[in-house]
Amino acid sequence: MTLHPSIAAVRVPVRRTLAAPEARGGGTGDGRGTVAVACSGGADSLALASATVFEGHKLGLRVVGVTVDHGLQPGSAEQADRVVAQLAAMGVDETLTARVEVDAASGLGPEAAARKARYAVLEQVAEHLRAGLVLLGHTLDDQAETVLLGLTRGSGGRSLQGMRPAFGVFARPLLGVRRADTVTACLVEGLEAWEDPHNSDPGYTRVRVRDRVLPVLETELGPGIAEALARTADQLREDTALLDDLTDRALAHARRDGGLDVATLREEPPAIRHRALHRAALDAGSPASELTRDHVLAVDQLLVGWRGQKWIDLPGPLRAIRRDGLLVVEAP
Ligand SMILES: Nc1ncnc2c1ncn2[C@@H]1O[C@H](COP(=O)(O)OP(=O)(O)OP(=O)(O)O)[C@@H](O)[C@H]1O
Repeated sequence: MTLHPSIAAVRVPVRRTLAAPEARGGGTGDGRGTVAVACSGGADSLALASATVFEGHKLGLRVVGVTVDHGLQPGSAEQADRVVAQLAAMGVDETLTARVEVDAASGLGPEAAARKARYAVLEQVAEHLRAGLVLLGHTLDDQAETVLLGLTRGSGGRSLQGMRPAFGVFARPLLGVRRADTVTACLVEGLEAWEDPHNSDPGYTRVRVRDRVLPVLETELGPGIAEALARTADQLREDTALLDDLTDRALAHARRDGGLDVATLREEPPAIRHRALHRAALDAGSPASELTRDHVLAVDQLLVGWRGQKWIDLPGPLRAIRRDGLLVVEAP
């Protein structure tokens, strides 16, 4: 019997992820490695969970399904119970519901606060289970949307590199898989996906990108646009890793007497110098959300094309000061 192409599209990258040595993690008492799969009940994570059970068991792994109840909407506990029942029916070895308190006073919006709480609790669950990996169901479409959203922020390569395929204990095996394939895989397997009402609320920029912007781009520029955006993110992630590395070295080289040596930093090409200045301001405590490229370029003027100005004000509030051949970022 041949496998349905959408099921194969989901299983192949999951198999690759689970075959990596880190999937085995600390292991359980019976010597099996454990992998956790974070499941919201949406098509992406249901298809992921099903593929993880199939491929994980073939590899001798214990598969634990985890759903997080943020308690934000009425009926969230029942929704979590439904997901647990679906996971159990798929044949996971264990299911867990993690209930989290979303910090409404954190200053983050409710979505961002829920996300922060979710990642924190998933990390704790991974530790508790001694799981090698926690799988997340983000798809290629999520990646394309993230890149477009990054583009609108205009903050360069860093915001265009999209989501990382792996970080800490987390892995996103479906970043190369179209969302439509996860929907079809669920239909073929008889899995009933739940659609988060937020996912169709045009009040969210991401929803407008998904429902209005990407379809227009696909019609006008060709059906490969989402893949092209995701590929761009992959390339930029590589480039950014290299630039970060060069920036680390430039900073290490320039550091002396509690500041950065102006003459040494001036030798660096603009891409590295600007990154180094951005990093120096962040390290001194300038908030990332307020520190702009204009701030960085203004500080750069203290190094290159200097006209005797002594300092630049930065968010924090902080000052970048040129003093005795050194650049120092400190509170005024
Ligand atoms: N309530 C939840 N319980 C368990 N896992 C979840 C939950 N919500 C999301 N996830 C995991 O995160 C993946 C992405 O979900 P979604 O796109 O809804 O996240 P998001 O709200 O955009 O936040 P982020 O992309 O930062 O995770 C899902 O496929 C699933 O693996």
